[in-house]
Amino acid sequence: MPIANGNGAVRNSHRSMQQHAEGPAAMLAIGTANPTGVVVPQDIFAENIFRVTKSDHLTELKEKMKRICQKTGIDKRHFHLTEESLAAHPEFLDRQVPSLDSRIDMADTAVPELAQCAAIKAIAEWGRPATDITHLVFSTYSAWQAPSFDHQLAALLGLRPTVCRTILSLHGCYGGGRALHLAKQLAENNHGARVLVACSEITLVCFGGPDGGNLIGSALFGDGAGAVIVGAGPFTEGERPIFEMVSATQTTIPRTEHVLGMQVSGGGVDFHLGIQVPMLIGQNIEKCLLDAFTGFVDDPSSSWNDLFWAVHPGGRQILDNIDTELKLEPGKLAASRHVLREYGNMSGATIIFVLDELRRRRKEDGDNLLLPEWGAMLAFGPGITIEAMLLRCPGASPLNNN
Ligand SMILES: CC(C)(COP(=O)(O)OP(=O)(O)OC[C@H]1O[C@@H](n2cnc3c(N)ncnc32)[C@H](O)[C@@H]1OP(=O)(O)O)[C@@H](O)C(=O)NCCC(=O)NCCSC(=O)/C=C/c1ccc(O)cc1
Repeated sequence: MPIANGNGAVRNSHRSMQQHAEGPAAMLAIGTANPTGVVVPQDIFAENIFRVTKSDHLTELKEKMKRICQKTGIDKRHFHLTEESLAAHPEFLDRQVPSLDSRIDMADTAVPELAQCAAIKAIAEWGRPATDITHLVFSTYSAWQAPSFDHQLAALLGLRPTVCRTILSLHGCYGGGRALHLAKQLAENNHGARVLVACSEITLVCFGGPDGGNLIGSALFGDGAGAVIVGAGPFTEGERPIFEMVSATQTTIPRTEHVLGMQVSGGGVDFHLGIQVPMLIGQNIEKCLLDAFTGFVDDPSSSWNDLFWAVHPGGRQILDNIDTELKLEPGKLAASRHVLREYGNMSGATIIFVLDELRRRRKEDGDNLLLPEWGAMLAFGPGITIEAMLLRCPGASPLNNN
C-alpha cells in the first residue's frame, strides 16, 4: 500500500526501485529481426518499384532512381509489403487517394509482431524471464493510435501488468538512440530495473509511387526491428554487460528543422530528406562528440581512432562525411557500412543492428581483441537531432557484482 510521508510524497512498497543503481547502465542482450517475405536486391529495386507502382512511363525519374540506387552502398533490403498486399491496396500507389486508415490497420499487427521477434531473441539471450522486465521503451515512426504498440508488445511477450511503458513516436532515425538514452536513465535511477528497448520500423506507412520528392527515402529505407535489454548493477548471475552506456547527450543543430522531417497526411507519411543533410551532420559531428565526451575521455579529439564506432548509417554519404571530418582510419565504420549494405536504413532500429554487428565482430575475433575498450554511438534524425553515447566494452571476464 502507498504511504504518504510528511511532505506529501508517496513511499510505496517497492522501496528498492526508488534507489539508484550501482554504476552505469549496460546493454545486457541484443536481438534483431526483419520481415522474411520480401527481399529486394538494390540493383533491381528501381525496375521493381516502378513496375509495381505502374510508373514505368516516368522514364527520367526511373533513370534517376537507378543512379541513386547505385550510390547508396546498399545490396538488399527487407520489406513487409508484398506485391499481393499491394494489389489488395491500390490506394497505396497514389498519394492523392486516402490510405492512412488501411496503412494503420496493416501496421497495427505488423509493427508489434516484428518487435516481438527481435525482443524474443534479446530475452532469450538475457536468460531471465520476460516478467523480470520492469520498463518498456518502444520507438517507431508508425504509431498513430492509443493504446499503442508498447501495449501490444507487452501483451505479446507476457510482460507483467506493472511494467512501465513508454512509446516514442516520430523520432525517425534517432529513435533507437533516444530509446537507449532513456533506458540508460531509467536503469540508473531505479535500482534493479531491467528495461526492454524495442524499435520496429516498417515502411508501409510511407510507401508510394515514385515522385520527385520521395526518391531518396524510397531508395534508402528498409524494414527491421531491434531490441535491447538494458540494466545497471548489481547484475545477477548470468547477466553479461555487452556495452556499458557511460554518458549520453542529445544535440539539436540550430536552424535545421526544415531540412529533415516527416509529415502525416491522408495519403500516408511523407518524408523530406534535404540534400544538405550529409554536409550538416559532417560539419557538426565533432563539436557534438566533444560536448558528449569531455570529462569522460582525456582529450577526446586527439583519439577518435582509438574508439570503436557505432554510427547510424542514414546514408552512404553521411558515413563518408563522418569518416572525412573525424579523419577515421579505413574500417572504423565497417559495422555501419555492413548493416547499410545488408538491410538499408531501417530508421530507428538500424543502430541496434550496428551494435549487434559490432559485438558479433568482437566475438569472432576473440573478445576485445578487435574492438578498443571505448566507443561512440551516434544516431541522427529530424531536428536535425544527434544522439551521442559514450560506450565501454567491459572485460571479457564474467561479471557478478552480487
Ligand atoms: C546515397 C545518396 C542518396 C546519393 O549518393 P551521392 O554520393 O550523394 O550521389 P550523387 O551526388 O551522384 O546523387 C545522386 C542523385 O541524387 C540526388 N540527390 C542526392 N541527395 C538528394 C536529396 N537529399 N534530395 C534529392 N535529391 C538528392 C542528386 O542530386 C543526384 O541527382 P542527379 O544529378 O539527377 O543524378 C547520398 O546523397 C546520401 O547518402 N544522402 C543522405 C541521405 C539522407 O539524408 N539520409 C537520412 C538521414 S536521417 C535518417 O536516417 C532518417 C530520417 C527519417 C525521416 C523520416 C522517416 O519517415 C524516417 C526516417
